[in-house]
Amino acid sequence: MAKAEENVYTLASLREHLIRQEDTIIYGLIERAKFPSNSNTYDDKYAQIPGFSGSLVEFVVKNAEDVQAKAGRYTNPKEHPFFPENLPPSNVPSYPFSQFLHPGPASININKSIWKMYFQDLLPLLATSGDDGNYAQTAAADLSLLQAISSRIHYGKFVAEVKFRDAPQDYEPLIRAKDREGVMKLLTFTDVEETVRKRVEKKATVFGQEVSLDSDNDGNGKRKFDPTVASRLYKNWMIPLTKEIEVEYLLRRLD
Ligand SMILES: O=C(O)C(=O)C[C@]1(C(=O)O)C=C[C@@H](O)C=C1
Repeated sequence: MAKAEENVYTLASLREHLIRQEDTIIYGLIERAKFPSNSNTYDDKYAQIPGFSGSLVEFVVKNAEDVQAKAGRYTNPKEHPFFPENLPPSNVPSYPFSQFLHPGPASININKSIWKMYFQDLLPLLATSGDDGNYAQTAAADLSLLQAISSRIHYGKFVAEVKFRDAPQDYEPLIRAKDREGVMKLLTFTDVEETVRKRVEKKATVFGQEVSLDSDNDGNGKRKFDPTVASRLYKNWMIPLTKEIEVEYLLRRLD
């Protein structure tokens, strides 16, 4: 099983997976945009949960990760917790996930940067100002979207490993020379990035439109969210952070 999975990792198959993840992320954006900003969700002073200090969103994410860790989520090398500190072990039988990644850089986790980007940069673009009291639902929408974004960005490790295996002779001298810029240049495909950005904006426009049985009205109604938020997310953060993961991974690929 593990072996068969390993055999299907090619740059083309990983890119197909990245394309499918776009759907999850765009739906996640739509789901979060359903709620207004609901700032109490993020206010450390609001929740006042006995035995817990922090915001409601932290409470929801930490507790969800705690349950999901026990249910085995983080035994999969594609999954990365936002709060890895003090997570309980899995309580379920282990599955032989493919050990495709190089052991050292396999542990890279940039969720702290993703968390910061999400709350400082993305959320103000996505959520309209207002308060409808649905703080728990808002935090649940944040959790799914954060997990989808994190999964896509950390997928960069698999992309980097495939790129390395396809051309070790090109990567090895740059890695040995710790040439960060050289590695970045070698792994970059500007035409692919351009295609990703354009497709994401198109998908966001299509998925975000109201659908009616009168086909003349499709696309003319109000939108569920601003589709340029999705393309800006990809251009400004998703692609740059995926590339950051790829560079960090490759620089430690020979350790
Ligand atoms: O498709 C790749 O080669 C990737 O590494 C993914 C990705 C992206 O984030 O979409 C990142 C870097 C490349 O320049 C192109 C696209």
